[in-house]
Amino acid sequence: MKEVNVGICGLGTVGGGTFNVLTRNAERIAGRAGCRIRIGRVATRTPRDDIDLGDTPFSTDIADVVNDPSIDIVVELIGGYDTAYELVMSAIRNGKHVVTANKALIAMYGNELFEAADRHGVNVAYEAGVAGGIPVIKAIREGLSANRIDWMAGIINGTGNYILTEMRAGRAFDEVLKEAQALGYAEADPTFDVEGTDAAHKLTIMASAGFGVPLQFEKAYTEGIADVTPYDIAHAEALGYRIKHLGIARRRDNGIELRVHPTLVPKSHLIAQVDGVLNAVLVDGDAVGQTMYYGPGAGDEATASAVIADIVDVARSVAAQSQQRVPYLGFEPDAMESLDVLPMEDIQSAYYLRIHALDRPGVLASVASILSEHGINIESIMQKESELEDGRIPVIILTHTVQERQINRAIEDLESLADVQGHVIRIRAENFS
Ligand SMILES: NC(=O)C1=CN([C@@H]2O[C@H](COP(=O)(O)OP(=O)(O)OC[C@H]3O[C@@H](n4cnc5c(N)ncnc54)[C@H](O)[C@@H]3O)[C@@H](O)[C@H]2O)C=CC1
Ligand SMILES: N[C@@H](CC=O)C(=O)O
Ligand code: NA
Repeated sequence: MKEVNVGICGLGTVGGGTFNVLTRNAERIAGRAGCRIRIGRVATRTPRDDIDLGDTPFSTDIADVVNDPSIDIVVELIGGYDTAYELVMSAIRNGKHVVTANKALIAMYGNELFEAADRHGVNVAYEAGVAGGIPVIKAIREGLSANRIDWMAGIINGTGNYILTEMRAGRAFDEVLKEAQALGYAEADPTFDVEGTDAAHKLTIMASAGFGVPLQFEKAYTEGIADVTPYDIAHAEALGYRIKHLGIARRRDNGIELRVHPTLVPKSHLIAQVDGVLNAVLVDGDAVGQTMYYGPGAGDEATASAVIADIVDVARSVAAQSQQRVPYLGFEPDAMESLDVLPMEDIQSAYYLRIHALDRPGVLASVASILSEHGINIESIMQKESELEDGRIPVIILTHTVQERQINRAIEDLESLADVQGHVIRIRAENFS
């Protein structure tokens, strides 16, 4: 049987998982790939004594992988932008295919890397970078290729979802984050998870593969989970909603929405039931309607599953002697569109508002009248008499879908009311219609 030689760079959570699964399931994988996937070399800065590398050549210098003429596929699992960029570019220049789990790298430099890969007749595959083990890139690029994709929404950061889930059970943010780090879910810099950067990387890639637009990470709107309080989690629940950290990409006539932020979702929707490190991506296609992809978004062997699926894909194309079976972003270059990312003021969403109002007659009427002046309809409103404190009562409102610009103006007017104290808390809400 023909052999394809892979070189693994980075033997951390994902690298270790990839080595173990490739070794354990070697026969099964060979049966699917039509060739034997041989681990020709492993390079990592920090050796691991819990993994038996057998007689696999090992070094601490990733250049040894890229410069090894016997390696067909470089598997980049070191993470980060700079060294990973150099590694992937050198691999491409050396005529090697690349499989990576590095969504930061693809979101930031994918356009450039794909172009270089095309010039050198090699492939760059990145399934593990989006929603970890869930084969969502395969679904979008291949399974849904008949559709015009109108929107996608997903829980695409396992660490963030793990934190929000545990907070709902009353646990403290910092303690849960530490646990997610210990479990290997978090990024090397966990602010990427908490501040939404990692989700924005993934959303950028999904949107490009779904809509056929170039990667434009720098235009994604990103809001993290650090300001989500147990109070708002509880009150959203009382309204029949759950707060999830979503990445949302929506095709509009004049551009695309590309945004990551905490979002209220109906508790009855499947996506509200996605807890812990699990991810879920909802994709709306004009022919198929809504489909949802659900599974582990992080973790060693779960992510390795996607890394190895890409290795098999590339190995099959090597065997078929074609450069790439599927275009990088699922569309041929001349079919790509140049849709702009819309400013946040132009997005449409429903909103949860929490207002702290003085307990005076007529306050609710003034609040409702300001919302009405801005053309905002109220879905529900709650005044928490039981939470009267220092003469202030929280008023919780859920609006119908409006433009963000309308909410911003309404919030300005609400905050200028003498009876409203402090800032109005605003969380976007979605009904997925
Ligand atoms: N941990 C997870 O569940 C997931 C991670 N990813 C992505 O996979 C990639 C790897 O993540 P993890 O395995 O979690 O990271 P990690 O920190 O556990 O492992 C990174 C490995 O790369 C090695 N390394 C880093 N820089 C190096 C260098 N310059 N030279 C040689 N070795 C170097 C480290 O020694 C370590 O073994 C990242 O891009 C991450 O975003 C993607 C999906 C899920
Ligand atoms: N840190 C990421 C890892 C997978 O991409 C996450 O928590 O989702
Ligand atoms: Na994936």
